[in-house]
Amino acid sequence: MVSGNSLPGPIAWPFFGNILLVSRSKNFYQLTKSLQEKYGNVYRLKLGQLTVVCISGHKNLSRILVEDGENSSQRPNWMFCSKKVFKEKGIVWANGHQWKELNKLILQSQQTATFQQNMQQELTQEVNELCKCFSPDNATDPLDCFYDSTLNVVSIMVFGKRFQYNDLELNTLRSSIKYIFKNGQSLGRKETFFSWLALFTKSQVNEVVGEIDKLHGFMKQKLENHAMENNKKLPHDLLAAYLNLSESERKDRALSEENVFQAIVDMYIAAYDTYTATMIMIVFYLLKYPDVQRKCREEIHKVCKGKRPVTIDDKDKLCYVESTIKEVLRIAKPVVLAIYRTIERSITVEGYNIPAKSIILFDLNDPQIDPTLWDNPDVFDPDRWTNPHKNGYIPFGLGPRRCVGAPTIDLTLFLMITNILQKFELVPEDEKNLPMEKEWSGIALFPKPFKMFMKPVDY
Ligand code: HEM
Repeated sequence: MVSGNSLPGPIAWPFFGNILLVSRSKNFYQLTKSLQEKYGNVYRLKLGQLTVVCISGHKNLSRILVEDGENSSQRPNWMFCSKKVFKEKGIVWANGHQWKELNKLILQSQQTATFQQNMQQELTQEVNELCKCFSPDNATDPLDCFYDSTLNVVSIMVFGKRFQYNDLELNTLRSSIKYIFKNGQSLGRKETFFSWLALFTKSQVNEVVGEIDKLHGFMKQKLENHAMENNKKLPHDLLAAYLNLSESERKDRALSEENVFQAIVDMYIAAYDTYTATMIMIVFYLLKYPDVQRKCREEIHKVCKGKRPVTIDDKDKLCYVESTIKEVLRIAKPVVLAIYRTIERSITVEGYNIPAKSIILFDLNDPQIDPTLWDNPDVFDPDRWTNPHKNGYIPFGLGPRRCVGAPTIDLTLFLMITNILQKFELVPEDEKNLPMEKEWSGIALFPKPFKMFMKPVDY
């Protein structure tokens, strides 16, 4: 058996390790793919003081993330941002009891019928407002509007309401989340790799912490407003579900206000690029494949007769739209890497020993394009979903630490895309300029910038 120290990987230079290799590559995910080709499904990257183990392969992922899920569901919460920026609060960097309780609360809050009804009602409004950002005559870059829309999707989940795009509260939220997103990510901060740098960057870090504190104040206000309005019988968002907990449940430190507020900040951060990239990617494929777009719209018009908005009850009837969304999530891989994980006990993968406490990066995309699991995996083909696929489709991750927003995202993507397509034809500004190459944002893959028109359709 080969031990963790002797994992294969690119030559690591003294002091820097592979930092230069990583910082020179424009697309980190592409780099991990080329390293996988060279070194196999298990290799290491040395990033300054940090060693990251990269693992790919459907069988490896199933075994480690599902069969050994308890062991591999930990986050390395000693990393710089977890300790100094997020101060071990919230869900993303939590482990053990704190993670379990927050995960349960967030998942349960999405399971009520009132949550779904409210989501549907607010999203109908959201789609109407989003479509006003576009015009039939002037081509618009969808990116900024879609980022705002993502903030609203999370706002509906946590506060039960969307914001108007010019609302001052949305402005606060937008600027703080953007700032934290840019300056509070482990991979983006050099202190993650060279801890001594923290001696020189204290004031920058304090600014990020200040933005987080500002958001906690915002959440506190929202919670107080909710406590006055809350109808206990019909909780339709996360804050209402929190208020509905018994007093003894809320005395548990895992569910302290600070932890819940930070979990909400985590949800905004976790959704910011992932949800926006997914929406943009679906729109991009609908522009690239106008026949698919047309077939989706025909199905919607057939089921809803073009008159009433598409609702949750139509989900089972709009199979082609559902298949199209799934196929984009499979092939276009907006979110390809899991958030850093660690393991409590050492594991053996393909003959290599990975010691306990290693920092591990799992490649979630590999199984989605694995030729042993999919026929012609590189072909965009919504029709492949007429036969259900169980294995290999993991856009939200795998095992206990799977995306906690997944149950709702499925629904929101469906409601947003169908209600847009029902009323508008999406037309690219330049159909010849829709390249398939993707851009790496640091978290997700986006299509290259494009502009589009939305032309009203008559039923
Ligand atoms: C289509 C959009 C999205 C995709 C593709 C996506 C995907 C993912 C993935 C792959 C992970 C990492 C899981 C792991 O470590 O294995 C994750 C984690 C997470 N996602 Fe999402 N996500 C999306 C949207 C959202 C939204 C809208 C929310 C807001 C509720 C959200 C909240 C989270 C949180 C809080 C985590 C961390 C969970 C934990 O540590 O237990 N995500 N997501």
